[in-house]
Amino acid sequence: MSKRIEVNDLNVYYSDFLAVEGVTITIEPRTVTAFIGPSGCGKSTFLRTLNRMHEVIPGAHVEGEVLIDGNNLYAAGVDPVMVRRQVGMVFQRANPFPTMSIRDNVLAGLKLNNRRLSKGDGDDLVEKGLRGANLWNEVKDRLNLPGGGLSGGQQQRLCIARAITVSPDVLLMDEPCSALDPISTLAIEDLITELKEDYTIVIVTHNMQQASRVSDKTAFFNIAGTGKPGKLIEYNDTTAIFGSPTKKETEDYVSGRFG
Ligand SMILES: Nc1ncnc2c1ncn2[C@@H]1O[C@H](COP(=O)(O)OP(=O)(O)OP(=O)(O)O)[C@@H](O)[C@H]1O
Repeated sequence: MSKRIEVNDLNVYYSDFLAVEGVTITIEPRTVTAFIGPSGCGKSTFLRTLNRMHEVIPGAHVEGEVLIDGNNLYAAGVDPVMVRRQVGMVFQRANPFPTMSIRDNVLAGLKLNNRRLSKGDGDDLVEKGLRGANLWNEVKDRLNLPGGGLSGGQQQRLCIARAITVSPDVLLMDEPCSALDPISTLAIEDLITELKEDYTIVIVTHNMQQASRVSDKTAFFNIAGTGKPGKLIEYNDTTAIFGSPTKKETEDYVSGRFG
């Protein structure tokens, strides 16, 4: 399941615009890594290169390598759809299919992958996914009601259930709590800590307390000015990034002296 991500000298473009330059980073299995940095430094852009979502935008492309357990996602002949199965993604705004039942939402990723399921297998997967996302007890009596009827925090956990039901190796999360209240945020943070037993997790967050609560490693990205590419400035244990960063830029950012 959980796999190592190794990125070598990655440049990320939107057409001619170099948005992120020269990222080299290794992310170990069964860890949570937080990406932090000011708005526009390319955290989300870089995150989306880890499952080939970036290239969905016309003109968007990369140079360099992203290896998952040694296999380059960008090698010739690799199917991006298979990559996205292996590397799941949870977005800032929960995006369940609102009129689809809770049950079918959990299975939606599998069905997109053309898996045919018996009713019994489907029931087992739904329970497993919802338990994995800490949502089972809250929804087990209303599995056939629409996903859109859940609270924001429940919808986000439903999206996590959908993401883990396809058995990915890596889970990418782009500000998964930014639309949530503090209680729902803590529920997701607890869940992230549990999920790291099974997955390699990368989370983009603007909330530095959240980064220090949930992550083992933190990567600080920065940008020298408008129109310049974002760069990875420092990557280390989260305690070191927040307690004793080696670069002044990092220290200024984590201590709030940025800008
Ligand atoms: N679809 C796009 N087309 C062209 N440029 C884009 C696109 N999306 C993002 N960019 C540019 O790429 C750069 C990095 O943006 P990105 O959203 O990755 O930064 P971020 O660090 O995640 O920011 P935030 O914290 O505000 O979400 C910015 O200059 C942004 O304007």
